[in-house]
Amino acid sequence: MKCSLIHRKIPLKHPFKTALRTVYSVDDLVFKLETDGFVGYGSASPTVAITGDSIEKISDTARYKITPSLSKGVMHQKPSPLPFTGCTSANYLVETALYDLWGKREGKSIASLLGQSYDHLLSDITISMNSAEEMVKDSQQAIENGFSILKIKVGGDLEADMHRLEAICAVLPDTVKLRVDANQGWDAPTAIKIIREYERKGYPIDLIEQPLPAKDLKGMAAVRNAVGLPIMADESIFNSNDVKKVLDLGCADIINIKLAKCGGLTEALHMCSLAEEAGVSCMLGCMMEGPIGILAACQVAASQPIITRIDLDGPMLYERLPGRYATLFKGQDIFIGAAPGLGILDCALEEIGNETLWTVTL
Ligand SMILES: C[C@H](N)C(=O)N[C@@H](CCC(=O)O)C(=O)O
Ligand SMILES: [Mg+2]
Repeated sequence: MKCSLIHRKIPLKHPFKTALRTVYSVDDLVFKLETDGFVGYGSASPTVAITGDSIEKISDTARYKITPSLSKGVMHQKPSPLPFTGCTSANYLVETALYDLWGKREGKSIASLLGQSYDHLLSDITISMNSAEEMVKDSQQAIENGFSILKIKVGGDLEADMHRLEAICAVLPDTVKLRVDANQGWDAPTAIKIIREYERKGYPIDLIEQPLPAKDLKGMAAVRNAVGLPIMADESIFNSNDVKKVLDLGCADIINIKLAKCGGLTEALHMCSLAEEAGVSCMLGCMMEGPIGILAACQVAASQPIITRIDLDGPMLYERLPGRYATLFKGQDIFIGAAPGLGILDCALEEIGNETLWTVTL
């Protein structure tokens, strides 16, 4: 069995800007696991501002804490949970490759092995946090490109965020709705003022995402009680323990699940079952990350009826999607492919500059 970690950079059409960080190009770490004549792939990206995971941390954790625990029989079974490492991105990176191998051995897509519910997903697209004028231009472009759900990044000061929404809503056709993501940028009094004002103006807002700092659960509950729009928890929920805490405290109406936050598909599926029990719907989201991880997220989303919202717009934000996949990304539409595993036809590792960080033979 041979494991390698490859680093490549995927250029973006425009810098991706939130209240937390700006990304100029995606650092894509690709894990390649070769065994029994099959190759499984996984990927993850550094998101230090969100998960604390840097390239070095992901690489070292995968190499020294996870890879040595892999057994030669990895592709003969449904992946079981990997050891806790304190680096969710590394767990996600390796676990995705194990699922890809499992699907390849079974000759089925991961979604179909998990019990497929959807073969089509409808993603929103992110409008980065910029001046109101720039955001209007980007929103118009997205609408021209056929998107009907815009994820508007805010989280600046009250006046600027009011102005952003006012300017965008002035040009919105009736058919378009908004998801507003503050990425932890407000405090409770500011969030309540802004959200109430958005409500008073009757903007077509589907939800407000992570208004407050991740740890301010009391504040999140206070905001949720004070406003009518649904509140979605993103950075406040990494894993199933957080799902229980956030729901018990009444902090959110919707949960944004991301494989990079929770450590991979197994934990994401567990979170979905908890949400289902609690009657709370979920979004399947992504980081600014490479296509392999987003394919894994598509497979989870396609198998879980409790996932009713999709934020898997990474491939739409790249300058060009590297590789060929059975799952097709066509504007806001994602058509889930039926090919085995993740459905990677060619992940084009050679196509753009890349560097092998390490190779280990077990
Ligand atoms: C890319 C996706 N639309 C998104 O906005 N994801 C995150 C931020 C990802 C990042 O900073 O890499 C989110 O906050 O929802
Ligand atoms: Mg978010």
